[in-house]
Amino acid sequence: MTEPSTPPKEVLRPGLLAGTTGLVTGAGSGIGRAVSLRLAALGMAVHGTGRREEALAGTATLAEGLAGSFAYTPCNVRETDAVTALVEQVAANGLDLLVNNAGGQFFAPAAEISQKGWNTVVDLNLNAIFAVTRAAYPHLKARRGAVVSMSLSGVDRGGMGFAHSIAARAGVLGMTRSLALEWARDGIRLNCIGPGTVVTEGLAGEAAREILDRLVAATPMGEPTPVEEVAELVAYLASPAGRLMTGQLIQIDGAAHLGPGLHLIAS
Ligand SMILES: CCCCCCC/C=C/C(=O)SCCNC(=O)CCNC(=O)[C@H](O)C(C)(C)COP(=O)(O)OP(=O)(O)OC[C@H]1O[C@@H](n2cnc3c(N)ncnc32)[C@H](O)[C@@H]1OP(=O)(O)O
Ligand SMILES: NC(=O)C1=CN([C@@H]2O[C@H](COP(=O)(O)OP(=O)(O)OC[C@H]3O[C@@H](n4cnc5c(N)ncnc54)[C@H](OP(=O)(O)O)[C@@H]3O)[C@@H](O)[C@H]2O)C=CC1
Repeated sequence: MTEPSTPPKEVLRPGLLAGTTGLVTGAGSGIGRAVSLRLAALGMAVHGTGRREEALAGTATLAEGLAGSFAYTPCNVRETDAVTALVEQVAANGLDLLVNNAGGQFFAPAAEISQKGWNTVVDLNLNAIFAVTRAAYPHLKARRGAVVSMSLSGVDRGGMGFAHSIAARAGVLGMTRSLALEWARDGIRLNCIGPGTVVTEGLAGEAAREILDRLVAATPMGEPTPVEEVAELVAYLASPAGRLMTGQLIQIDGAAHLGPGLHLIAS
């Protein structure tokens, strides 16, 4: 079954995030789009980024009429100077939330990953996250804000065919826990979310569909993670209810991290 068993529920109260500002990377599609729309629906002024302007414009169209707002600036997060300048621009009037969502990888056994392929995935999924988070630090400190970084279910146990991505995201988890300590007295909270299989355009195409079906079948609860449920969790972490949540990896995956996990792609 690749569809959720029940419609996703919105449980947070309207207006919860009114008066707050957030930056979401990878906001033009999939999880990043759903997160941006939910945050804006709860009243946040959201700024999104990603490389494709038309994808970001699509999110902006969907955000029309929501309680908050969605503005965007195209940017490649792997270009450190450009993305650092973007953080400065977006945060000029305050920043309450940073969502490090842009990411991705290709599936390949480690012996087939070139050095450039490794570096590309580590740049996208680790180095860019450090650059953006460091640039956001003074602004988050001023507002006692939060950082949520999108990770992977099972990141703490490894995954065949994902050595580059797991290494990068395990690095992000280590960074998250270290900064949760360093920045605790600044009131900044940092957490990682580990979604299970999420049906997004990143998993589109016939070959991906076959992998998707096998991943879902191997998920103990037998269903994928809806983007809306990831978005609700991000909003919770951004809200006062998440006040003491920091340094966590929260896996929203139907127990996928306890099942066969990513390994089965390699079999
Ligand atoms: C039970 C648990 C369930 C959890 C499920 C988790 C599943 C996760 C799903 C997702 O994350 S989907 C959402 C994200 N979307 C994607 O992952 C797709 C996006 N991927 C990419 O854009 C690329 O893979 C990229 C490498 C991250 C970036 O591509 P870019 O265009 O910037 O680089 P390239 O110039 O194309 O390549 C750079 C380098 O990498 C080598 N390479 C690329 N693909 C492969 C491959 N399939 N196999 C081996 N090597 C590859 C490429 O050859 C280049 O290196 P050189 O050849 O020049 O040495
Ligand atoms: N789908 C899944 O099953 C799972 C996904 N994840 C993770 O969740 C996150 C979102 O994935 P998902 O929504 O599924 O996938 P998508 O491919 O739909 O989203 C990835 C987003 O990242 C953006 N992005 C990629 N590279 C860059 C870059 N260099 N600079 C700026 N933006 C970039 C893309 O925008 P653009 O192309 O316009 O740059 C895109 O909007 C990723 O980190 C993914 O690995 C984690 C677990 C499971």
